[in-house]
Amino acid sequence: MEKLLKGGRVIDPANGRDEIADLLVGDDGTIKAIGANLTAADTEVIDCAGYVVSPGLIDIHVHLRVPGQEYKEDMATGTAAAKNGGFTAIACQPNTSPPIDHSSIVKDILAQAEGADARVYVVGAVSKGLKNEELAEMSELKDAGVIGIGDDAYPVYESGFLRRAMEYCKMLDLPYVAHCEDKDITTDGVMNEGYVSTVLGLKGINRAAENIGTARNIILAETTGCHLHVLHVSTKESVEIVRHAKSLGAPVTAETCPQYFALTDEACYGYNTNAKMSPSLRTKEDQEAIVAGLIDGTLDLIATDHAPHAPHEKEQEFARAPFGMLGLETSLGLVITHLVKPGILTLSQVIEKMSVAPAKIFKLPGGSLTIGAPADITIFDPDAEWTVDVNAFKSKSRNSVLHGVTLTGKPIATLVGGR
Ligand SMILES: NC(=O)N[C@@H](CC(=O)O)C(=O)O
Ligand SMILES: [Zn+2]
Ligand SMILES: [Zn+2]
Repeated sequence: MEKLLKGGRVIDPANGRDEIADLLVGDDGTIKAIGANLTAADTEVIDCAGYVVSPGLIDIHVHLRVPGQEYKEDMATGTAAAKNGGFTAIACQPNTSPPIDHSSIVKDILAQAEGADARVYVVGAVSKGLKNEELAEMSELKDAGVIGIGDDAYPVYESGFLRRAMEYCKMLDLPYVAHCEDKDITTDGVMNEGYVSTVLGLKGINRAAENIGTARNIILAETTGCHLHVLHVSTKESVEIVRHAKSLGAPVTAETCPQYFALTDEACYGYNTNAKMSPSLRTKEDQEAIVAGLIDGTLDLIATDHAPHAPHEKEQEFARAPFGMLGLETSLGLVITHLVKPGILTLSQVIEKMSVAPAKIFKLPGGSLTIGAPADITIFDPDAEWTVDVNAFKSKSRNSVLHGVTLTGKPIATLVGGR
């Protein structure tokens, strides 16, 4: 049956549209028409008055934990969390168990994803076992369907190795998706090095770890001509390094995540392990720089770095707990609360950062409401206030510092291929 999305605010930055309109989804799951007072026989009518109708949100940084860590998240719960957060597509990162270092694993994930609540794309691992000793068979990974090659959570240390990896990526026309961190600076630090780490008596990670990683990786992107995508930018210096590199024409794109403009390292007070993540939550000055980077386009997109961990892992002393926080089900609310409500970004700019840019940068379908395109659509209420309840999450895990926090902006529904 056709679906008629009635009377919503249709915002489609890719086609320059922002107006109250109806949107008709055809039987074949594509967008059939957008306009005023559309009617159709035998149609399911969905009242969208007061809601935004947007191209489906795309999150290119998700830890789906498939394969091997399904006690944290699995295909069903991860894509259900995506849907509940307003995402119609996600890309999963390769630090699974085993890592996504072989075409057979890519094929298995894509097979599992058939019929799931969201489209799933895969980022392949740069090296066998993510040990960064032997390159993975990137060409085979590409044939199996990966959208990029990366090293999330296990940043390549040897610059010569990374240079070779980037040369292959360049040849294969795949972006290199980098966790930028010099682990020789990090050592066994557990949070941002600064006032709060001193008060808490926790071992700090100096911001130089991220900044060196960002600068080094950009230099190698310039050297090889490989497209570098910088994951989870969290420091003011990294924003500045990316900005400078872009001004010189370097082949670099960059993302940040809502936690880096919505939270600071003060969230670690009380030894709250849900505030332990990599990179670390930083300071107010960093938050301001991240926001400035989003405004001027230095930061192309917003991803979540959804990193589920089981309660028994997070309920340990701070130094022992794993790094990572959930993101899929709070992302849109954080973005609207912290960027749209204060007038920093318009809804159209948000859709640009959460749908248009990820589609464009990773050459994915979606990112627009073009007639004839698959109906991947997110419907959300930009004004609804709601209180985060981690027990209501569709994710299998509960590790969010946002429990009990009131947010503005709530996903209502997603359509994936009209379904
Ligand atoms: N972000 C995190 O703190 N953790 C991620 C790894 C990563 O993104 O580096 C994870 O896989 O748990
Ligand atoms: Zn990372
Ligand atoms: Zn990550």
